[in-house]
Amino acid sequence: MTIPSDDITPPKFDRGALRTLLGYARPHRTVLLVSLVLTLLASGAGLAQPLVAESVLGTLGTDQNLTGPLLLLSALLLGAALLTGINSWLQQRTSERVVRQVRRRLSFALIRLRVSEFDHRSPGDLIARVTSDSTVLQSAATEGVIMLVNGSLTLAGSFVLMSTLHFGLFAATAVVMIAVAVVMRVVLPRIRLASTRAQVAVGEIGSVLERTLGAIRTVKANGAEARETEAADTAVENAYQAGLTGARYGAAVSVVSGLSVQLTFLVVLGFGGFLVASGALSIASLIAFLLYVFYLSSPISSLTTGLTLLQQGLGASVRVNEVDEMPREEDVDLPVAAPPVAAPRIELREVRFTYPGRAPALGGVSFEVPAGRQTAVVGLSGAGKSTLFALLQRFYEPESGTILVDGTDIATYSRAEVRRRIAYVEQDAPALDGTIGDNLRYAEPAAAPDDIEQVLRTTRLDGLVGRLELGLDTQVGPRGVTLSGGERQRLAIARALLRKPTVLLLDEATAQLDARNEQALREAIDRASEHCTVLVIAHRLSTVTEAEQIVLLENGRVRAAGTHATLVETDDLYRELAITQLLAQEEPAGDVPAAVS
Ligand SMILES: Nc1ncnc2c1ncn2[C@@H]1O[C@H](COP(=O)(O)OP(=O)(O)OP(=O)(O)O)[C@@H](O)[C@H]1O
Repeated sequence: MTIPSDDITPPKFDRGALRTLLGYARPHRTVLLVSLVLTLLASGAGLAQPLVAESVLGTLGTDQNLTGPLLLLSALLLGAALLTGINSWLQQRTSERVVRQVRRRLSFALIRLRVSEFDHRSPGDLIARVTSDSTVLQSAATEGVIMLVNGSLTLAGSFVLMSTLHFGLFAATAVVMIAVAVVMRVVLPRIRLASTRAQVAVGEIGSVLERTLGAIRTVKANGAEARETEAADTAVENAYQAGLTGARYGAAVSVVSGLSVQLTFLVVLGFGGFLVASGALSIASLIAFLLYVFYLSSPISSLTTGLTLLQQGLGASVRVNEVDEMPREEDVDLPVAAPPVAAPRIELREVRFTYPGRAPALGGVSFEVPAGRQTAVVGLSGAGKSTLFALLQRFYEPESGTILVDGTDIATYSRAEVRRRIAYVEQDAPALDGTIGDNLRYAEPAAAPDDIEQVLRTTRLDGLVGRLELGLDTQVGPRGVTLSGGERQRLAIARALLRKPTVLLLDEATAQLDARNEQALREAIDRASEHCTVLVIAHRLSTVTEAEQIVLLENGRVRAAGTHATLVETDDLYRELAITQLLAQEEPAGDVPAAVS
């Protein structure tokens, strides 16, 4: 959601946003109703005070006993204070519950957003919606609504009582109030606009910082601290300016609501004084009316604050709603049956896929991955290899064509099922903040210690873990920053192997390993592929020369497929790749070139 800074047109009233806002209050309607009743009682107690005061004043100079009315007045004051306290607790608790509900819902939604959403959305802004916008919503959906209803009802009650005291004075009061309402109608939408801008700017701060802190080493290595600080400052300044505009309008609201009472007081004093002088009104009634006029300040401020909170909440509600409307993977929570133990055959038929606004990444890819074998996918950078894996994980859906696992289209499986069947080690293999053990057991929390030891040995992580003082309980830091690139890769592979998968997708899995560890890992993958269909993407052909099948992708199409030996002989591009990686000689001699590792 972007609101251009030069757009000064206040947004139109958004019924959908209001409905959503009230929707957050709905589950708490009973407590809110109780709170409203308490508020009204407190306000009623306040409202009755001038009447009681009038009767106290009326008895002055007479021989009537003052004790009763004074006691009543004290009880009203005490009762009102007590009700206000209880009420404040109820409202605060409800607003905390509202914000909890919003944050839970948003967190749930964000974690399930489609991968494609993260291609164009900033995680920083998304996080700000959970942390910051929800707070704005919190006050609007509870305090705001109650203040609005309470303010309106109390104001209406005051008007009724005032009109019965003296209709002429009430009419004068009403004229001032109508003028106030007109001013508010102009100011309130601007408060909403300013509040929305402030929230958008807070989201920008989140985006800038997330971008910078997520790549802090690159930022420092490039000496970009000053530039990034400037970017953060711009976002902070935008938030400040929007906040200032909001504060200006907020101040205008309080001036108007304060002036409205003072103005009414002057009008009533002038007109009422004239009525008293002409004998048309008693002095006690004028004083009571004036007390009502002062009492109006409370419902007026309640009403204006309620309306202000509501306007701010409406802006936040739009940003929160947007998250609800972003496309989600709805099927990741479905129960998953244990996958079959036999390694399946995978077949791609005319698979096409295009990222929005790009040339086709896959332009009709067809090949077969035999069950329980290793197939390697190779090709120049940008050929579409990772995209193929993304489709196999159902991160994206093919435009056309099908991907079959043992003859069944994976589109007919839930995503939960596809991902349970197909283990995937992504290209950068990030580790999650937590311990090495947490990372290993990430997909298999109940993994047996023996199995953990086994995968550690397989991936040669046993040495590392053995040397660490805390062993598996060693923290890896955010994104696994305290591990080396190769260790992170092996950890990711160990995590995948711990699930005992029947299909294993390794994207550049061995790129960061040294020759010794690469060899060990090759053996591990070889062992895994005894029970597993393995599909591996490799830039270094040395890691795939032994694969039963190598598929060479070029510009999103299968250019050739076969063994290393046949491809070196039959395909120019493959031979070129092999030569540059010292895996073939300049002239194909028919001999199988020796692998370097
Ligand atoms: N999320 C994305 N949004 C838009 N375009 C993308 C996205 N991911 C990849 N691409 C584009 O799609 C094409 C294929 O990319 P892909 O990552 O599949 O290639 P690759 O063969 O895996 O490359 P590499 O070996 O360099 O990882 C490239 O042109 C790339 O720029």
